[in-house]
Amino acid sequence: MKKLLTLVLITRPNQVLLGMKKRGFGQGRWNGFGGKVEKGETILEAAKRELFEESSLKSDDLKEIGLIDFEFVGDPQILEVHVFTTSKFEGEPTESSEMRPQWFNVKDIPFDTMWPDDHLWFPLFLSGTKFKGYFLFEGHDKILKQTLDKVDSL
Ligand SMILES: CCc1c(NC)nc(N)nc1N1CCCCC1
Repeated sequence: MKKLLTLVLITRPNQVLLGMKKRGFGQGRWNGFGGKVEKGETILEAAKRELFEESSLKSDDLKEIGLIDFEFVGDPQILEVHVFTTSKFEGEPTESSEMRPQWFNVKDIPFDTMWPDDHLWFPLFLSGTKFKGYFLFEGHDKILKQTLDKVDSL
């Protein structure tokens, strides 16, 4: 049983926009903007919606660059995360109930306060390399198994 999720990474020269998750799943960690794909919307529509809801930014230029399956020991639900990025957006990053946005220099990305998988695939995202990944987590901090492959198409 797969649950579809989105993750959007907004960039500007030498910087990435991350949000501090204020509550719920991933609370206390910096991450891109995203969440569930609802019934009746496409994955791309969901990515745009979550980006706007969580950061107030709008983009018609989201490009899918990654596909990651996450499994958690003891949970039969596989999370299928579709990762998008763009450097073309409108609006000002604004704090929401979910997220507190902040720009980070690429060399100062706070991997220690992000999900443990991020430092593994961020270099691919930052170099514009499309990728497919699988991470088996035990709890929210330990990766038991992983695969990460560069792909030509998703
Ligand atoms: C699946 C959990 C997850 C994760 N690892 C476990 N790593 C990152 N960077 N983002 C995640 N999502 C992004 C979609 C919305 C939920 C949280």
